[in-house]
Amino acid sequence: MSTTHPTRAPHDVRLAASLPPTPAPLLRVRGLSVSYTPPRKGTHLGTGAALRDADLEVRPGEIVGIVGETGSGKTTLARATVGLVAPAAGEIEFAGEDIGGLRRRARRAFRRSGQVQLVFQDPLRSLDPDLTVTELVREPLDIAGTLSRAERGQRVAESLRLVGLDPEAVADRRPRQLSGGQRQRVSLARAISTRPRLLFCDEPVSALDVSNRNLILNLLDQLRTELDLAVVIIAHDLSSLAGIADRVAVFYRGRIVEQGPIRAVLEEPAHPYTALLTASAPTIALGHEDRLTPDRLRPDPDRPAWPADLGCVFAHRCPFAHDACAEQPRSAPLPHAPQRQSACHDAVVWRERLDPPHPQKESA
Ligand SMILES: Nc1ncnc2c1ncn2[C@@H]1O[C@H](COP(=O)(O)OP(=O)(O)OP(=O)(O)O)[C@@H](O)[C@H]1O
Repeated sequence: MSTTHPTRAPHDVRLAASLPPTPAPLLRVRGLSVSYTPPRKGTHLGTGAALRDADLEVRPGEIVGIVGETGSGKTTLARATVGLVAPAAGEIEFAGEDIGGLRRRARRAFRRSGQVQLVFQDPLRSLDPDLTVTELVREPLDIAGTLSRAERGQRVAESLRLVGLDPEAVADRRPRQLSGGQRQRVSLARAISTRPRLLFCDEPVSALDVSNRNLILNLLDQLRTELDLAVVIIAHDLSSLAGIADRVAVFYRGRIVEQGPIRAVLEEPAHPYTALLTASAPTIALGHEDRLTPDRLRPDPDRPAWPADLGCVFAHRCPFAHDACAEQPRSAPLPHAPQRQSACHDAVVWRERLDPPHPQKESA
C-alpha cells in the first residue's frame, strides 16, 4: 500500500508552486563564440577566439556582474550583444528576437534603436571632447530618430536629472569641464536617453575614487528600479560587484567558467578559478567552512608544466588538474543547485582534494 498522500504534491513541486514565476530572460546567449581574426582553413573560429561557447541569461530588472582578468572576453560579449561585432557561432536572443543572426544592415538598425546600450570604460576617452553635455546626451536620440526635437530636449533634461545632474548647470559644459564622477553620470545619461531595456557598463567605476564608486554603483541600482532596466556590470574584481549584483558570471581566457547567484558563488565557489579570486580578496570571501587561501589553490611547483592550450582553460594553473582535464569541460548546472553552473569536471568534488593549510606559509 502506498504511504504517499494522494492529494499532496512532492515538496519541491509545492515549493516551486509557491515561488513567484521567473520572468522570461530579456537576453539569452547560447554557445556564443566571437573571433576578431579570420577563421583558419577547416575551422569555424579564428586563431585565439576572444570568446568561446558562452551561455548567459539576463532577466528584466536584474543586475548581472561579469568578472575576469584583462583579455578574458568580457567586453567582447557586450560588443556582440550590442551588435558591434558579429558572432562566429552561437545565438543571441534579445526580448525573444534573434539578434545574433542579423545581417549587417539589420544589425546596425538594431544598434541604432538603442534598446541595448553600452557604457564604455573611460568617459574621458569615450565622450567626444568637442560636444556639450546636451549634445552628448541627445546624440543617441538623434541617431534613433524616433522623437521630435522638443521631445528629445525634454528627454535629455529628464535623463540628466535621473543621473543626479542639474540640466541647467551642466547643459553647456564639455567633458573636460566636469569632474570624473560627473563625466561618468553624463555617460550614463547618454546611455539611458533611449530608454534601453538592457545596459552594459564596462568597468563603470574603475576610473573613480572610492566615494564616487559607491555613488555610481548606487545610481545603477536606482536606475534599474526606476527604469525597469537590466544591467550587466563588467568588472576586473569581484569586490565592486559584491554589494550590488544579483548574479555573477566569471570569465577566464574567453570562457565563462562559473555563474550563479552572487552570494552562493562567493560563499562556495564551484570552480577553482573563482575560489582563487575570492581567496585573493578575503574581504569578500563569505565561506566559513574552510579558509581558502591562494597558497592552497596553486599547483604543486614540482608538478610537470601543463601546456596552456591543452584542454580546460584553467588546467595549467589548477592544482586539481588530472587526465580528464585534457578536454575542456562544458558548463553544466551543479547537481545540488541547478541555478548555478560551473565548467569544471570536478565542480562539486575539488574541495575534497584540497591540501591542508600550510601554517608556516599562512602566517608568513
Ligand atoms: N578589436 C579587436 N581586434 C582584435 N582583437 C581584439 C579586439 N578587441 C579585443 N580583442 C582581443 O580579444 C580578447 C578579449 O578581449 P576583451 O576586450 O573582450 O577582454 P576583456 O575581458 O574585456 O578585457 P579588459 O578587462 O582589458 O577590457 C583579448 O585577447 C583582446 O586582445
